[in-house]
Amino acid sequence: MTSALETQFDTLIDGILERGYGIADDFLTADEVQALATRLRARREQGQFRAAGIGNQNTTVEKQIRGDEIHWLDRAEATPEELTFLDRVDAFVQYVNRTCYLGLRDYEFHFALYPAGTFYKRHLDQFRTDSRRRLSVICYLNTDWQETDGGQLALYLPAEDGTEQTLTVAPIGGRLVCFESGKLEHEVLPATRERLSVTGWLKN
Ligand SMILES: O=C(O)CCC(=O)C(=O)O
Ligand SMILES: [Fe+2]
Repeated sequence: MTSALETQFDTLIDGILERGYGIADDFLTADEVQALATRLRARREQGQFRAAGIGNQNTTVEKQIRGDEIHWLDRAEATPEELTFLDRVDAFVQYVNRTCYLGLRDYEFHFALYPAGTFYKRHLDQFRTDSRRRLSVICYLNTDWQETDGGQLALYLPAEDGTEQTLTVAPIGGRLVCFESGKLEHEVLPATRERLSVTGWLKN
């Protein structure tokens, strides 16, 4: 029997195969969004966030390229709401491996907070020196997000005739976006309010 979760996983996988990206609008419930957003804020208040870097080791902080602050999740010290999220990711990884033979073996996730006005310029998530990132996964933790708040994820989709289409996706709480890390260039547009997410990579 197909569960609701598997239907959602199928939607994501079909989207990636057919269009290059998948979107699931209720990957998290409103309560789960609230709980994770509260955890994110608590960890930030405890001083656990760092300015995100660029490049392979994430060491170069370059605010003209990306202005978010991040905290890497660690199963060993995860809270129950973080574990619930990681377990769902785990189920997705297993489902992808059963259906798509991508051979995913590992994943890494971080909380991200973009202060108002910050952005992440157009980029690809795969590094030349590390091609183990296969799928990029972003799950938004914003309650009551309005179109006028900005902060969309812009996806640059190559068309068959060599042109490019830009699709913008609002960072609505509970929504999950997934795409192939080595293929799809994308960008985070500035928002007028704080923008929260949990972002990660499913890897070989
Ligand atoms: O938050 C988003 O919408 C995308 C984040 C992103 O591109 C990244 O962290 O590499
Ligand atoms: Fe990215």
